[in-house]
Amino acid sequence: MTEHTGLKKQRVAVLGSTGSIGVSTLEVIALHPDRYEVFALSAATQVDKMLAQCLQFKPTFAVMASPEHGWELEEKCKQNGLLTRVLYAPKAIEEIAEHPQVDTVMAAIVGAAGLASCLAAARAGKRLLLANKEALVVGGDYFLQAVKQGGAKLLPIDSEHSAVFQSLPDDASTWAAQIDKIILTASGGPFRRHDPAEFASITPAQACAHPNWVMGRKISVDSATMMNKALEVIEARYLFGVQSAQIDVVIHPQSVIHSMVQYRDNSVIAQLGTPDMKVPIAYGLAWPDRVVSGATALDFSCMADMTFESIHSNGHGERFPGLKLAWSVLAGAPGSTAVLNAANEVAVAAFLDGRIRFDQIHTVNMETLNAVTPEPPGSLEDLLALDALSRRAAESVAQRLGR
Ligand SMILES: NC(=O)C1=CN([C@@H]2O[C@H](COP(=O)(O)OP(=O)(O)OC[C@H]3O[C@@H](n4cnc5c(N)ncnc54)[C@H](OP(=O)(O)O)[C@@H]3O)[C@@H](O)[C@H]2O)C=CC1
Ligand SMILES: CC(=O)[C@@H](O)[C@H](O)COP(=O)(O)O
Ligand SMILES: [Mn+2]
Repeated sequence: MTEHTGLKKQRVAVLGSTGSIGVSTLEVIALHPDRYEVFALSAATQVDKMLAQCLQFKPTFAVMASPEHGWELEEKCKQNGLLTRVLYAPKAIEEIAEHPQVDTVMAAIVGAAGLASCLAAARAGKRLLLANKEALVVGGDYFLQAVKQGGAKLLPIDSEHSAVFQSLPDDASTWAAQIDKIILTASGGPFRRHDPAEFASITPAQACAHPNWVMGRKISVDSATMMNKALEVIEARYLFGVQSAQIDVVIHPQSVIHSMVQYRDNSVIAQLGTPDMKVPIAYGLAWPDRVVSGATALDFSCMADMTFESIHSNGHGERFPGLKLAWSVLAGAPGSTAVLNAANEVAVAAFLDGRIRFDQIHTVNMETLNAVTPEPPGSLEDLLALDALSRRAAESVAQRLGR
C-alpha cells in the first residue's frame, strides 16, 4: 500500500473490468482517488472498452484473455502513448491477482473461468471481493481452504450475500451460535407471473430483461430460471458456514430488501437499498468503513409496496424447478456443485446461442447431474477436470435436444 494524504491507498486489480460489475467498480473507485488506485485490469474480448478504461485509470497492467485481443490492445495503447503493460492468456490474470503490489482483487469474471484467479488471489492473501459466485460454487471447501491458508479476507459482493454480511455480527465466531436462518430474497425475475406452459417460447431478449437489475447476460438468464438463486444458496452455504437447511429463499419482487438474517430469538435483521451494485461494491472496497457509493438513496415516501411470496406458492415450484437443485447438490457427493455449475453454464450459453429452448436449461442441468458422478476434488486440476467432464456431458445433452 502507498501512503497518501494520511490514508493508505488500496491498489486494486479489477478482473472482468469491462463487464457490468467491473464498470460499476471503476465508477466507485473514480469517486475516491485518495483511497483507491487501479493497478491492473482484465477483460476477455472488449478491446475498445478496455482501452478507454486504461486511458482513464492508467493501470500498470492490462490483461486480455487471448493473444489476439491482447495484441490489438497493445497496439492501441502504444498509439495512445499509454505506459500500461499489456499481458495476455489466462495465466496472466492469475499473475495480476497474486501480484505483490496488489492489495485488493475484485473478482468479476463470469463463470468458472474466474476460479483460478480467485484461488491465486486467495493464496496470496488479498482482500478478495467476490462477485464471481460461480468460482465459489465450483471451488467449495477447496476455495475456503485457499482463503484460510493464504490469510485472505473474503468479502461478498453479490447483493444478497453483502446484505447478509452487513446483517451479521462482526465476530464470525459467534455466527453459528446466534443464527437461526439466512433468508435470501429473490425478485422472481421477468417470468414470475408467466405461464410455465409458455416457457418453451421465451427468447433470449425476454430472459435478459430483468425487472430490477441491469446485469450481464449470463446472470440475467440465471435470474430468469432462478438458477441464480440456486447458485446463491450454495454461495451462502460456503460464505457463512451454515447448514443448507438453514438457508431459505423468499420472493420479494421489488428487490428493496437485499436479504436477511433471522436470529435464535426470532429477531430479523435485514439490509435495504435501491437495486444498485455500487452499494455492495463500495462496502466491499471500504469495509469495515463506509464510503460514498454513487447509488441513489431509497425514498420510502415513494415506495408503494414491499411484498413477499413463498417459493412454494403460485406455481413457483413448477415455474422454477432448478431452485431446489441447490439443496440436493449440497447434500450430494463432493463436487456435485461444480457439476451443476458447469451444466448450467453450458445450458445458458446454448440458450443464448439459440441452440436450446429456455425450458430445456433445466433438462440439461438434470441430465448432466444424472450422467456425471464426481470424484472428490482435491486440487485446482481436479476441479478443472471435473468442470471439463461436466461440460462435455452437458454439451452432448444440449446437442441432442438442439434445434
Ligand atoms: N451484474 C451484476 O449486477 C451481478 C453480477 N454478479 C456476478 O458477477 C460476475 C460478473 O457478472 P457481470 O458483470 O454481470 O458479467 P458480464 O458478462 O457483464 O462481465 C463479465 C466480465 O468477465 C470477462 N470475461 C468473460 N469471460 C471471460 C474469460 N473466459 N476469461 C476472462 N474474462 C472473461 C468479460 O470480458 P469481455 O466483456 O471483455 O468479454 C467481462 O469483463 C458473475 O459471476 C455474476 O454472477 C453477482 C451479482 C450481481
Ligand atoms: C444484483 C444481484 O445480486 C443479482 O444476483 C440479483 O440479485 C438478481 O436478482 P434475482 O436473482 O433475485 O432475480
Ligand atoms: Mn445476487
